[in-house]
Amino acid sequence: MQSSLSISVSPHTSLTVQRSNRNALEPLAFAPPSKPLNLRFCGLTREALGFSSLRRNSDSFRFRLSSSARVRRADKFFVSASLSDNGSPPKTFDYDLLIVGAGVGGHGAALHAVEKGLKTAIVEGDVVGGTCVNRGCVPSKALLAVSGRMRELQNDHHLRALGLQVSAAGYDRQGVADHANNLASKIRNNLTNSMKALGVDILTGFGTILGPQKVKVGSDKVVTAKDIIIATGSVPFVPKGIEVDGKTVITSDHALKLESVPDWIAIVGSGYIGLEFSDVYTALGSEVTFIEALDQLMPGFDPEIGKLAQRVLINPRKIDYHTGVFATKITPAKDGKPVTIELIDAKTKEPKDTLEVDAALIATGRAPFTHGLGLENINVATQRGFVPVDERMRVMDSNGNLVPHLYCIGDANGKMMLAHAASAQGISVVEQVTGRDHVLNHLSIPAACFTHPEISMVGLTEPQAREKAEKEGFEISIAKTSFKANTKALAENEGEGLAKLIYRPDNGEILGVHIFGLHAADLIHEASNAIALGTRIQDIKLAVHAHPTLSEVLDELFKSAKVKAHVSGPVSEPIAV
Ligand SMILES: Cc1cc2nc3c(=O)[nH]c(=O)nc-3n(C[C@H](O)[C@H](O)[C@H](O)COP(=O)(O)OP(=O)(O)OC[C@H]3O[C@@H](n4cnc5c(N)ncnc54)[C@H](O)[C@@H]3O)c2cc1C
Ligand SMILES: NC(=O)c1ccc[n+]([C@@H]2O[C@H](COP(=O)([O-])OP(=O)(O)OC[C@H]3O[C@@H](n4cnc5c(N)ncnc54)[C@H](O)[C@@H]3O)[C@@H](O)[C@H]2O)c1
Repeated sequence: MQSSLSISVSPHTSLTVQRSNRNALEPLAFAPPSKPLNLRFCGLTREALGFSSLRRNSDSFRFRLSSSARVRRADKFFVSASLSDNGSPPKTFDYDLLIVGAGVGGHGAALHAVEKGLKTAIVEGDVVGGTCVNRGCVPSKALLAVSGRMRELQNDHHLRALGLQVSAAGYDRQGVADHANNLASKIRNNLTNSMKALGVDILTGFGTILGPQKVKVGSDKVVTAKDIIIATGSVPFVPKGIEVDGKTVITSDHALKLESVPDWIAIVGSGYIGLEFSDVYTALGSEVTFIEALDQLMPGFDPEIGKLAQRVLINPRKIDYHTGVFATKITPAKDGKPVTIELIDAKTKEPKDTLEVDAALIATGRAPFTHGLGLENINVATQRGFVPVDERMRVMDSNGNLVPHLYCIGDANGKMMLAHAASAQGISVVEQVTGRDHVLNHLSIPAACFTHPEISMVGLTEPQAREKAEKEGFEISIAKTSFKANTKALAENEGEGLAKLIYRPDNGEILGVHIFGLHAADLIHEASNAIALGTRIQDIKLAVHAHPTLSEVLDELFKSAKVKAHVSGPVSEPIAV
């Protein structure tokens, strides 16, 4: 229904829509206040126009205008209103918990919900497993497993040191691609079967939130649930001006299929995806050119670890780079012409260079996938596409109020775009809806980059720790150990590596741990568990590690820290054996 209504705007503060004709918008607009209305102004939602705080009385609506509101005194709007039962919360529910999105976040939440006795359903609009299983962690680690072996087999110096002789190593591109694809299928089946076996209902179709505790699945099925978790994940972010053709200008979605191994590939962005793919491509014979907007490669890592990573993972390989530049325009290869990349200086915005390469991989981050989710039906406005949540993953509406019974986990909330973070957030939400308050400590969540060797980290980087220490008035200390002093690493002829601990010398609190070296991704968990459990260095340094293992790198690290406090944890009674 559409009607022109008179509008008065008191500049910068409020806007009133006055009913000029008693029939206008009847019976929709002046329904009882318990019936929520969907109002649109010339087709736009009030959130999009910057109107908030709807107040209704019998003849008018009143909105508060935010500072960004796009409205002037003389503006005329066609106002349409719709009213449905969608807005009122149902009294009984089909499920205790409904999860929208069956990626790793949704899967983790579903399994924990069933364990807690909740009747659970999960909605998936594409394939179970989401990004991680189908287009992320899983196939990329399959490719990295190949690149690790290729590197080793091609490293004559390393092999000779071990007394090995291997004739020339080669690979079959399709065979490598099949390995990645087969692994993704296998894990996808495992995930699906684990949910089916536990009694999670898998509902196939795109999920749209219709109103409180109510979701439409596909075109017509409506499902109600006491609690709802949004777990809709993310998609590759491609900056404006970059044309992706899926063949010569690609994102990770395409690269993981390994349809070709270009002779020369530019990788735009030197974060996780860029770095991992540089490891794969160079092992398979490509030359790589990094294009990074910030002043250094791998800007997200602790700077000292970043420098070491550059010395080992970049400089000796067939990789060159341009830092401090944006790729503003990328045109795919066509009619025998190569891919062209226009670079501008990131600070001055002046044109800097034009590159011609065989292919370009765009690895400039990920964008939340929240489009079409129906958030406007519950008065939630996304922030750059991300769903706003508090520290308990509870969704907040446009007025900053919590939306009852609605949570968002994983890449869609943008807190930490990692598979295990999504899953941990899901478990945390289930704990809350089953009556146990739980706040996930994101500083205890580890991250790893699966290059050869690997990089891993948990907690703060050194600059972040220094900033916090200055603000809060405490001191920090740094301890380091080298893989060169570790027997197992030397036995493997893999002594290149460093572990770094950032801590408080006054009380032994672990602020951050960063590792570069063989199996760094596995080694980080002793540190992340210690942070999660609040274990202090003076306690953990008494723990015993098997010899000879790589885990002794961390043992040495904790032992080398100089903490002023004495043993602070409970000491268990020795067991008589
Ligand atoms: C190349 C690459 C490598 C990666 N490697 C790692 C790694 O090694 N380790 C790591 O921790 N992380 C890694 N990540 C990141 C990781 O994949 C993500 O953090 C993780 O997948 C996020 O999980 P999620 O459940 O939030 O979302 P997703 O996995 O994206 O799942 C969301 C699901 O929701 C579905 N969906 C979306 N909207 C709707 C809707 N309205 N209705 C129904 N269904 C919907 C989608 O189809 C999808 O299946 C990698 C990412 C990439 C791209
Ligand atoms: N091993 C893992 O855990 C793993 C692996 C892959 C991806 N991921 C996740 O996937 C997400 C996406 O990864 P990613 O590597 O795409 O993002 P990222 O945020 O890690 O890195 C993106 C990089 O691109 C640069 N950049 C952005 N726009 C640019 C432009 N126009 N020109 C040049 N440089 C530009 C940024 O400065 C940044 O260094 C990450 O958040 C990560 O958590 C994790």
